[in-house]
Amino acid sequence: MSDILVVEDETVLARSIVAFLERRGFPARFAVDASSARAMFEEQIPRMVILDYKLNTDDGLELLRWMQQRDDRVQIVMMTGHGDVSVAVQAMKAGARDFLTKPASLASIAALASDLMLDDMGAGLDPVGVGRIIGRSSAANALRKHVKQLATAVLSGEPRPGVLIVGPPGSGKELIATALHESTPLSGTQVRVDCTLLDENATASLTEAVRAAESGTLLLCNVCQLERVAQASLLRLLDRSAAAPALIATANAHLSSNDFLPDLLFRLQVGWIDVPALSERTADILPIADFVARQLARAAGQSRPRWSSGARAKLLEYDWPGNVAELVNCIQRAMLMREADTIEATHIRPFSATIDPATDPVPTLRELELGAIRKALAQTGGNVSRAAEMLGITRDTLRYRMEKFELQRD
Ligand SMILES: Nc1ncnc2c1ncn2[C@@H]1O[C@H](COP(=O)(O)OP(=O)(O)OP(=O)(O)O)[C@@H](O)[C@H]1O
Repeated sequence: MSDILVVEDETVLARSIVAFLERRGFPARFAVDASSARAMFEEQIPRMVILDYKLNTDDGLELLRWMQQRDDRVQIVMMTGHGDVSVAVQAMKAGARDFLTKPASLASIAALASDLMLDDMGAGLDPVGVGRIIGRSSAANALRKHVKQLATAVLSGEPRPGVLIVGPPGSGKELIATALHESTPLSGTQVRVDCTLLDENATASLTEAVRAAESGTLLLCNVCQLERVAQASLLRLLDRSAAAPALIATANAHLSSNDFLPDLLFRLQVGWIDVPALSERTADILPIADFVARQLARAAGQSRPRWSSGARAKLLEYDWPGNVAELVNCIQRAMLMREADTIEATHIRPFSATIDPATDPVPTLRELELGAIRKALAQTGGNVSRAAEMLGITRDTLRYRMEKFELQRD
């Protein structure tokens, strides 16, 4: 097995993908239709195939199934139309390893190629700066770009204005705040304050935090919860500090001038980042899931986990109302549930679809018995003898129980 096969009917695009991959050290070839792709595949089995879903008159999914049958070790990446999640799901079910949405940037194709081809356990598992923002969606690319710009243009300016990061719960706001801090040239550290936890000693807590964050960044999580008195204290502390930290704040919604002192609001909202929900960046689901699973495997001294095609499809089909936090939690559970190296579809149980054994109501014995009798009668079309046989009791016992529960034969 060797190299990458690109199957793309637009010759110019195919050529530029191949040239780009080769410049990054991945030998690559291309085919512009299914029959030449089949011939090239037979001639030399590639390690990876980048396959366009729409190939003139040929069907990309059919070609994918054909390749999978020939050799299921080949890592196939399907290129689908923008927002076409159902095709991505079908491709996963047919055995694709991942997908890219068109138009895919050459950089994202190369990033995917290195993820899949460089299988070396542990590589890239401790990212810093914008590398922390895992994902191949255009939203993830835009976030990384925006973070880099704000880190130099805004946060490190003088006097130091702030950046507000807004997004739904669990979408990665705090992770982005850390990436932002690490991307600045500031010499100080990042100090985190959770505004929901500030009590009557808020001023003392803020005094300590501002001092510790001097020449660095002060991260105010859930800034909407910052009381007016604490806001005034914070402004005073910043004004008096010789090397005031830059402010980064996170919130689930944009700030209202009714709740904030204008001076703090202006200071905070110089730069801002909107973090989309995970359901709006489906292309990030598999890379984040794989990253988290690999990190957990490394911590437990295990080998790199594999994903069944059913598990990948299930991850893509779910809409993740709890965003990345819910995805991370689901992967942690999947890693505990799996028996071998592979994560199967049955191990993917998002929190909202999971029954908590601690609170799951226990049925009474009467409910269980009644349910079993009803089921047996339904499956036998009301035939008491056969239902009794199914239940492992005599016909007379079943009759007696049916009377007790006032059940009719049909
Ligand atoms: N792009 C990403 N790549 C990898 N991991 C991510 C990404 N985004 C978020 N995470 C992980 O998801 C989890 C939740 O992220 P984070 O705490 O930053 O979300 P949040 O929006 O600040 O949540 P909350 O609103 O509850 O404070 C963390 O474990 C974080 O490491």
